[in-house]
Amino acid sequence: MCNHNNSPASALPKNSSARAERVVEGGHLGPVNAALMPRYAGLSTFALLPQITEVPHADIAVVGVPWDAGVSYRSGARFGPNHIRQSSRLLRPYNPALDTSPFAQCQVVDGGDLALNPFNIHEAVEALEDAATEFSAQGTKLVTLGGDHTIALPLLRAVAKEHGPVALLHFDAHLDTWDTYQGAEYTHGTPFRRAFEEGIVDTEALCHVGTRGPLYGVRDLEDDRRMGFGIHTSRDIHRMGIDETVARLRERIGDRPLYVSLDIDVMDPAYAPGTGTPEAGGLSSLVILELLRGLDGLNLVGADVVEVAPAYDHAEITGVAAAHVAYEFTTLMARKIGGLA
Ligand SMILES: N=C(N)NCCCC(=O)O
Ligand SMILES: [Zn+2]
Ligand SMILES: [Zn+2]
Repeated sequence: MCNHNNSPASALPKNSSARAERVVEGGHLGPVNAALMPRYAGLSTFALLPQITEVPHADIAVVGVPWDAGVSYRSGARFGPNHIRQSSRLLRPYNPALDTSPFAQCQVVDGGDLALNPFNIHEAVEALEDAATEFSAQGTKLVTLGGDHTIALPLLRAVAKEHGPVALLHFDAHLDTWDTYQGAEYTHGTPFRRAFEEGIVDTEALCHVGTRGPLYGVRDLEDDRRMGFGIHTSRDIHRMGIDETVARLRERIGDRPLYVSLDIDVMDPAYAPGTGTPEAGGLSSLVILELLRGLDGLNLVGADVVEVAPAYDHAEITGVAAAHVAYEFTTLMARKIGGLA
């Protein structure tokens, strides 16, 4: 016989989701309490957080964009959001690296998926811009789980509507400032050229982090420089170290509104095999997480982690890495909202 009082995990149909006993800290509804409920049970939400419909207001929403119609090589990032959610069940509510309980500082939720048309890229890009704009109108900051890198463009458009041209830190193996692929302007290799052309990024404060691998030609770098991007390549960071890299990034960004876009392929394929365009010679998950923590106190207005393609993943290696990236993003935002940074 099971004792219902002491067994919150029991499968009572009566109130199964109501029995998902949640951590409540700082007056905010937090994740399912893994000390009381098996964390592998139930619906996958990011970090076992409540869904947006369970709270009156969300300060930060982690939203999925299951869409990958913009890829130039392996597809499958449309399955990224749910893979990251499933891989995020082990995240705990206190982040010792920044001495913060992000979900206690403000209301963080899983905002569900923004389902976009896979057959019409222009329509999808517009719909995402509209959806992201609605969140910002409600005072909700987004941490977006991709999806391929195309989605960074409409997300940037939405933050620029609120803040004007934003500083951009772009963590990626790739520049993603190419012009077109097969004549297409909206692809995962072109979002930041479009953003530059549209004037929605602050050309005084643009930087790629972790780039590497062969290019089409030296012109790629010349074009990129002309758009105002600085570059800390994977090799630079390996030689320079984390602290010096962080210092240079912070100097470039200052107190500008900052958007961080992180393509999971910035990590070496050993740390993130589940992605569509892998490049050897990348940074470890530790180095990337440390660089992100180094952004503490900056004015982070939006962030994404993109290009997780679970069909190429193993043992949730990539999913776990992406979940931790998103967790650091929520921590950075929550510290700012909660007045800790
Ligand atoms: N993974 C991203 N975002 N971009 C890769 C584009 C590489 C290429 O096909 O040239
Ligand atoms: Zn990339
Ligand atoms: Zn990319």
